[in-house]
Amino acid sequence: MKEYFFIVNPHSSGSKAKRIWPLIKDIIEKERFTFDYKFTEGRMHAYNLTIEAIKNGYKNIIGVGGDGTMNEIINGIFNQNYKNSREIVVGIIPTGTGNDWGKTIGIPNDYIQAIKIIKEGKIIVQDIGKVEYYNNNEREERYFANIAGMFFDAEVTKNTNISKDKNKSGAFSYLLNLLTTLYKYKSQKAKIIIDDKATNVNVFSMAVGICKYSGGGMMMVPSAIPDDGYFDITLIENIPKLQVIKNIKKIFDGSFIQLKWVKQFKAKKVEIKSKEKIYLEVDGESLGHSPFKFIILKKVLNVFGGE
Ligand SMILES: Nc1ncnc2c1ncn2[C@@H]1O[C@H](COP(=O)(O)OP(=O)(O)OP(=O)(O)O)[C@@H](O)[C@H]1O
Repeated sequence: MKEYFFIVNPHSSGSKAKRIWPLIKDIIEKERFTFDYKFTEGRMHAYNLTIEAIKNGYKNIIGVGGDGTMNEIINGIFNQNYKNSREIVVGIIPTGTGNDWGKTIGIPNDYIQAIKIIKEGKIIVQDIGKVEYYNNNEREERYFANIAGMFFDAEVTKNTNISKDKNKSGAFSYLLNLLTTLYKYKSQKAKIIIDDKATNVNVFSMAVGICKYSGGGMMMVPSAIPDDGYFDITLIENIPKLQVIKNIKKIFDGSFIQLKWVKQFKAKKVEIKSKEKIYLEVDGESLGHSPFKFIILKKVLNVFGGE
């Protein structure tokens, strides 16, 4: 039995993974990893490959891709019954555009360093979020390891993903989409229930996080602790658009949380209801719409991590 199963998304970050996979393969062969690998062929293929790999007895599943590929792998792990999630270890070799999940848990963007982390074999255990949402009025569920974003955040992600499909990606594309989305966007009214405490708010943007970064290095949830059994929530109320532009730099170092429109919470469950449809992204993947129900699963995922 080979020790590792690599799932390679050749399409990640404008086909970067396709170009560098031969170099990665070369290093892992030299490092004497025993492994098998497969390329993903489209959306949710990493999910199916993960379930198949676990069924076939692999315990170490390594994603070579971006946050979207990692999210599909995680959903594979939590939607199979062959093994308990704590018997499996996930590894990340970031070849995506944002690679935001790994930033909180000590995974370097450099693939040589990322391979070293896997080889060293240090395991961290982190929480996982589960969100219930709707897609064309059908109820669906998705697990996430990093951040779920709604309102403005989800609109920007949706537009960035459309740009990615046209092969325009990168942090600059996210920033450009942020500005063009801002021009049209209006805050939306919603009822937010945080651990059974309900409030009606006019929301600009909201992030429910296990880890800290999204949008290609923006520290949207600065207080997140990946293994404390709590979501950290950043809620931005109806902020004037000029203030968003003025304070953009503060999103990168997390200092925007001091602005008067920003509130932070810690909670084990969150519910969001609204008259208008509010959109959702998790780990950078655009999904469906409100109403939403979030719950946290404490310390259920093993990751080869550097911290
Ligand atoms: N062979 C393929 N062709 C086209 N798309 C694919 C293929 N394999 C996987 N995908 C899809 O590519 C999408 C993007 O992948 P991923 O998120 O890993 O990279 P990224 O968007 O460049 O990085 P990040 O999410 O970190 O910004 C995912 O939704 C995935 O389902």
